[in-house]
Amino acid sequence: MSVLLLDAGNTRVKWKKTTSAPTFGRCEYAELQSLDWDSLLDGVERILVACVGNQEFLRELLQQQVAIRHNCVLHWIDQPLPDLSGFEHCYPHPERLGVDRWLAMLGARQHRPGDLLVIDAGTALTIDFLSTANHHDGGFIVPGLAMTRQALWQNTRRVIPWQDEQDDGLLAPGRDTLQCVSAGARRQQVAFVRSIMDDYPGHSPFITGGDGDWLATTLGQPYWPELVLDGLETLCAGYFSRC
Ligand SMILES: Nc1ncnc2c1ncn2[C@@H]1O[C@H](COP(=O)(O)OP(=O)(O)OP(=O)(O)O)[C@@H](O)[C@H]1O
Ligand SMILES: CC(C)(CO)[C@@H](O)C(=O)NCCC(=O)O
Ligand SMILES: [K+]
Repeated sequence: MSVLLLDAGNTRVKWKKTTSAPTFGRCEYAELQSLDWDSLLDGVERILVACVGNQEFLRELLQQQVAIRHNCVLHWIDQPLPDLSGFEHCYPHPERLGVDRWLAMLGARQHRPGDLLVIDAGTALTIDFLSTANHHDGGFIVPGLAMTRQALWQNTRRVIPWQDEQDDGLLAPGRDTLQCVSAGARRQQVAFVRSIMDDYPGHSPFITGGDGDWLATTLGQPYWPELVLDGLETLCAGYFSRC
């Protein structure tokens, strides 16, 4: 049996098809319609979607695909399970915790025991603390890289993404508006994550997300490209048995 796992974030959709040779992909929401669904769903008996956005469009599209196929079931989760055995929530309202944060913690746990710092550099940058005993010990949410820049473009009159300026992708002080904003946003992200790593040296960092590759390289850490999908895969057996 093969399963199609989808991680529907606020910016993009990522997927993994679990076969003996798993395949991965990612796209913008606007590109979903033109995907080759026939080959993507070939041999797939279950589709499992974790969604943090209000992605009615994706849901409708998948429901249409499932309706025209026999033996293919759609499972949609938009909040953490409150009572997954072996995981202890700290939110008084666990359903308010982003399902991507929860899954990234489950995914990281697959790779390593001990105290973990799960860092997802996506649309937002989130950091979550997972104890050795799988207790969620809280976390942080701050704007991601693109959103940080966007806040400046939108809320000031003269901070403008001039078309004739170029971002060098570095951390040095900027010499035009675009570089000042871009390098500033990068430094803010790096300094934020580093300060937490410094305060919790016993926690192993796991960095994932669209900006995670850059962040991990800058911090000299490994990059884990698919922690949310790893978490979905972990969940599969236990979750499906409840359906
Ligand atoms: N091709 C791309 N399209 C969009 N964002 C990109 C791209 N490449 C890198 N990024 C970066 O990835 C970040 C978005 O992360 P990601 O792709 O993980 O989105 P997401 O899964 O929607 O995020 P989240 O799960 O937090 O909602 C943006 O801040 C952006 O800077
Ligand atoms: C913080 C984001 C946007 C990160 O993708 C997501 O996990 C989310 O919408 N969370 C809900 C709020 C919370 O986690 O407390
Ligand atoms: K502006």
